[in-house]
Amino acid sequence: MSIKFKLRNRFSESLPADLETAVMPRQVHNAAFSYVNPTPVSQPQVLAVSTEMLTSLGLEQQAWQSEQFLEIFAGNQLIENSRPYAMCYGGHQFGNWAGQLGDGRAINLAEVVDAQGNNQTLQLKGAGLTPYSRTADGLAVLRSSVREFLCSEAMFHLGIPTTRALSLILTGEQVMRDMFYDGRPQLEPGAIVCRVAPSFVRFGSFQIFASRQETDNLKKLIEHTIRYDFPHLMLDEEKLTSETYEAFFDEVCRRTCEMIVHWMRVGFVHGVMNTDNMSVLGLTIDYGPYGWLEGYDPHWTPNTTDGEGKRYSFGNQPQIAQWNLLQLANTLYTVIGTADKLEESLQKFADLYTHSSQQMYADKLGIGRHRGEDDQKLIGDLFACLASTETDMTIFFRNLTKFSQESELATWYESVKEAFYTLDEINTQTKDEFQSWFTRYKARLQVSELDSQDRISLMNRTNPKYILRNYLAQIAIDKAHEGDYSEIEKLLDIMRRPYDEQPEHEQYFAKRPEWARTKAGCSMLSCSS
Ligand SMILES: Nc1ncnc2c1ncn2[C@@H]1O[C@H](COP(=O)(O)OP(=O)(O)OP(=O)(O)O)[C@@H](O)[C@H]1O
Ligand SMILES: [Mg+2]
Repeated sequence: MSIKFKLRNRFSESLPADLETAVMPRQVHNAAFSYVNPTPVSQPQVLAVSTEMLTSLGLEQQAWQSEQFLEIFAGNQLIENSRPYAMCYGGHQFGNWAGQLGDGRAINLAEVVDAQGNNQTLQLKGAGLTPYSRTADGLAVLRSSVREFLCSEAMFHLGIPTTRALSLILTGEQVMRDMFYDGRPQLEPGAIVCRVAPSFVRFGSFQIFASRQETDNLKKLIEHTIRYDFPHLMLDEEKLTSETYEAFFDEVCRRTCEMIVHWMRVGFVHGVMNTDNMSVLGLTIDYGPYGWLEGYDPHWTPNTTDGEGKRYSFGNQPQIAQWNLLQLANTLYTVIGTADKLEESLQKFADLYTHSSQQMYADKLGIGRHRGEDDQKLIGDLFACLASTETDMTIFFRNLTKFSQESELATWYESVKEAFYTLDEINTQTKDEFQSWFTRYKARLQVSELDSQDRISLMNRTNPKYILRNYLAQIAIDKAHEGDYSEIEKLLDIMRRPYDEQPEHEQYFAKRPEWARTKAGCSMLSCSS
């Protein structure tokens, strides 16, 4: 059995390559990417693979057990006839233009044709130095790689657009990290995730060209992206017009909006929504200091680097996405020359977000079609209640099906009480507000067009039972540090069916335990990874 792919190097063949080949960190002008090979590692070991990704890439289920798989996805051996490369991009970090960033530790192994005939790029994250590594080492550690691997697949199974993960490999190397930037660096095990996506082009990939007035390159990248990733927008095979560019931006806005509505639905906080971490395909990309809401709090961010400003907190995500889209619009404006349509698309983003999120919340409540202002208030008031006492968002919504239009009002507490972190507080201060909310909810359910069965089924498709809770990932990481990788496999398996009841895994449907409230890696994450 050998690992063979059909290669189709669209990106590297149609865009300009860096003429210099030195790996040394530097500014790379007039190029969309630099050829660079992964750095070999000493003692690689496969810790986990996504069997779905094996299938979708046309590999056999046992393929991961081969020496060749290990060597390729650890970066020790190249895929036959391939020429790996790192991509050049820039970005706005925390609202400020940061200049050239680029794949400082990601290396695209190859563009391949998958089992369905679609293009996929295979990319190693943590595979060594590239010309974009700046002052860093090009590596990734086990803890961050476990988080990236598991969350990519968990998001996919939740039905959320995302880059995927094929494999998680321990490199055998030790990597120095100052996890909390407190001057106490430690050696940690190194690891590499193989990510997969139709394209890894980011908003920042366009921005870098505009910032350098490399207009021809900017046009080439836009046209490449439209031709291969948005082919339905190509009306004329040969010539792309400003209208096509505008339609392209409009679609990026729409896809980004869709992604954010999903994040808000499941309580996902990306944590570092810089424009270099925004995929032009509207995929969730860069699983760094992300987190999952436990106690519902729109101001929460897991990213300690963002602790003060809370720019990337849960509730800010829609508005930050729009700000990022504005930066992309500014870039496209340099080749379109008029702003009207771009502005229109940005406004449409806001309208679409309002409209789609309203219906998404209505689905979470199982009330049927969103009926305007009254429903708006019902939803808003519920979130005010949830925020008034520490309430686990996932458990609350999942258990809300236990309360129906036929329920006695007083039973509301029994239905959802498992979601409350502090029962005393809810008894004394907040119960009345919840009770009056449930009175209105019951009345609303009575006039819904959904019958009980449809309602429950809709709610269970909208409100996941199992999410990759921060502390669950951390337990898997702690075990992995002791050489036990079984919990990674277990979580991967549970997260395959996040909307299903899995009675044997009921303990994974549980509030964050007290020990995890302040533990590093659970509620607080840095960008050190
Ligand atoms: N250990 C590292 N070595 C080299 N470059 C790094 C390292 N960590 C981050 N970078 C670079 O710093 C910039 C910002 O990092 P960020 O945390 O957004 O990305 P990342 O986690 O490395 O990767 P990605 O966005 O590809 O998932 C990127 O250019 C990234 O490649
Ligand atoms: Mg990044």
